[in-house]
Amino acid sequence: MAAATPARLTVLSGPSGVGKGTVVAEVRRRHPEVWVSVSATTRRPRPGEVDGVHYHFVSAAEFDRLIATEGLLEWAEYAGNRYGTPLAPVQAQLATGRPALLEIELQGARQVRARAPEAQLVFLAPPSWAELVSRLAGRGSEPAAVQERRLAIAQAELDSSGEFDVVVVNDDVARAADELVGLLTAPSPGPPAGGSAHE
Ligand SMILES: Nc1nc2c(ncn2[C@@H]2O[C@H](COP(=O)(O)OP(=O)(O)O)[C@@H](O)[C@H]2O)c(=O)[nH]1
Ligand SMILES: Nc1ncnc2c1ncn2[C@@H]1O[C@H](COP(=O)(O)OP(=O)(O)O)[C@@H](O)[C@H]1O
Repeated sequence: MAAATPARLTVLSGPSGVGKGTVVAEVRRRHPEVWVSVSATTRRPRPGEVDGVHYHFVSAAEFDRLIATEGLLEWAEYAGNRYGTPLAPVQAQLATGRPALLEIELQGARQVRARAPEAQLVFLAPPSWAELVSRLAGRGSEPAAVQERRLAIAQAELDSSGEFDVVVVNDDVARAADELVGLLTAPSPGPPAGGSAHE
């Protein structure tokens, strides 16, 4: 692809309610310099969510336009809404030589793998199924029917963890955040001979 290998792109995935948002927020609290992509979504904002900070909240028509203009690195439909990663900001960040972090679901992680094989895929796993159920319910941000839908998807997502380069167990937020920071800044294992170029 590009002549010089850009800085590392890391994808964090994991089932709804496992604590992705919480762990990423902890990473940013400790390391404000860590760059995290802001996704576009057709989902409605939850109370307290700020447009342009948590997501770019867009209409279905605007999302269609982003797809049509190839403005998204990846996108997926999840539990009845669409979510996608704006491409240009990720390219701009990687061009600075600093890492970029995406927090996205499984179908999107697979698209990133296909499009950018050098990306590092990290799966955030719950300590147990019971703990996942209790975290999702405890967050209280979705009605029971939506929680059920997310848990059904979560089961399939847990089954996919073997596709990821690294599994981080979110037993403790601070510990998981530390592990993620280490992964973001760890040197890429490939390609051969120092990895300065793909040809
Ligand atoms: N493919 C893809 N998934 C995304 C993107 N942004 C967020 N997601 C995922 O969409 C799912 C639902 O997100 P959200 O509605 O915010 O719920 P929450 O993550 O459970 O708080 C989560 O698994 C997110 O990781 C994106 O840009 N692309
Ligand atoms: N390590 C942890 N231990 C206990 N509770 C956690 C932990 N990580 C996250 N939580 C809680 O679990 C719930 C879901 O976390 P959230 O970050 O919203 O998940 P996700 O972004 O993966 O959907 C929240 O109420 C959060 O406070």
